[in-house]
Amino acid sequence: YSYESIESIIKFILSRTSQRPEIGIICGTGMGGLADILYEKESFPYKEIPDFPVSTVPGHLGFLVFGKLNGTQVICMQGRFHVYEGYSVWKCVMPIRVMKLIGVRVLIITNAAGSVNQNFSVGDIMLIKDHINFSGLGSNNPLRGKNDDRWGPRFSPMSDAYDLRLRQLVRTIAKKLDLDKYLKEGVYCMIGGPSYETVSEIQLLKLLGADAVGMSTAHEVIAARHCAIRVIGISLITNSCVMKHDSEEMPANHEEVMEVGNLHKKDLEKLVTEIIMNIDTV
Ligand SMILES: O=P(O)(O)O[C@@H]1C[C@H](O)[C@@H](CO)O1
Ligand code: HPA
Repeated sequence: YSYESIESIIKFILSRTSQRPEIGIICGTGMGGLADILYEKESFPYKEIPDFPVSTVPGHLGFLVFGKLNGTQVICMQGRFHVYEGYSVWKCVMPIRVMKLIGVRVLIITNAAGSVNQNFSVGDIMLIKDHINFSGLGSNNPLRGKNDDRWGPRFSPMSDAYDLRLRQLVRTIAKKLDLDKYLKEGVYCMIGGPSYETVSEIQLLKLLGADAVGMSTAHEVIAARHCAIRVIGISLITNSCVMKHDSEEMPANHEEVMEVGNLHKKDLEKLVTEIIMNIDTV
């Protein structure tokens, strides 16, 4: 997508809504309900937006939702794009550039993830402090190809990707909401999927310093930081990864991931609502 093609998508969308949100949300698997906390909603099915990819994964509805929360305008992706769906990585992140041109300054990226850190429990919320872009360390980076300086620089730093001040805000809010016992902080590792990891792969990721593993987010964060959007990353721990060979533990499965997402969506909704209400203060 050229800058101009994103501009024409923007024209299509903005001629159909008067809302101009500065805060974006990407809903992880089973977390589409986050859009339900908005009022004065205006929803655009992805399939009706010119040149937009469509969601193909259960637990990802496929709507771009505009709405308000306590007077603050928000745009929400109810459904994201994964590389394993067959989309190129640059295509997966195009909605982030759409959000940028709409005026988004802060993006709250959520995902479902398996825990690698054995101190984490299913239902915990992991505030992402850093990521390992396993599939991107080679050349599967969304910024690969000719750089358009209107988005950002050719070489984009990532050492401060997960905004320190926003993380402090999330910690404070979790405490206030009595969610701090579930709040963990750690490193998210993105793998390509769609197969889950072998036991040896999980052991490897643990050695590398990963606390949780999933199939999204890192490419989105790269695209967001490239165009100077500040990022909050939140993983819901939906399953514990099997760490030992010949174990009787239940293997990872998407049904469990969706179910746990659904079970804990209220905690996430409370957290995200409060974050949005306080975001201007940092
Ligand atoms: O979109 P997210 O990262 O929340 O979804 C995770 C990763 C896979 O898409 C799926 C596996 O169950 O859940
Ligand atoms: N591995 C990879 N992706 C995931 C997992 C997992 O265990 N759980 C949810 N998404």
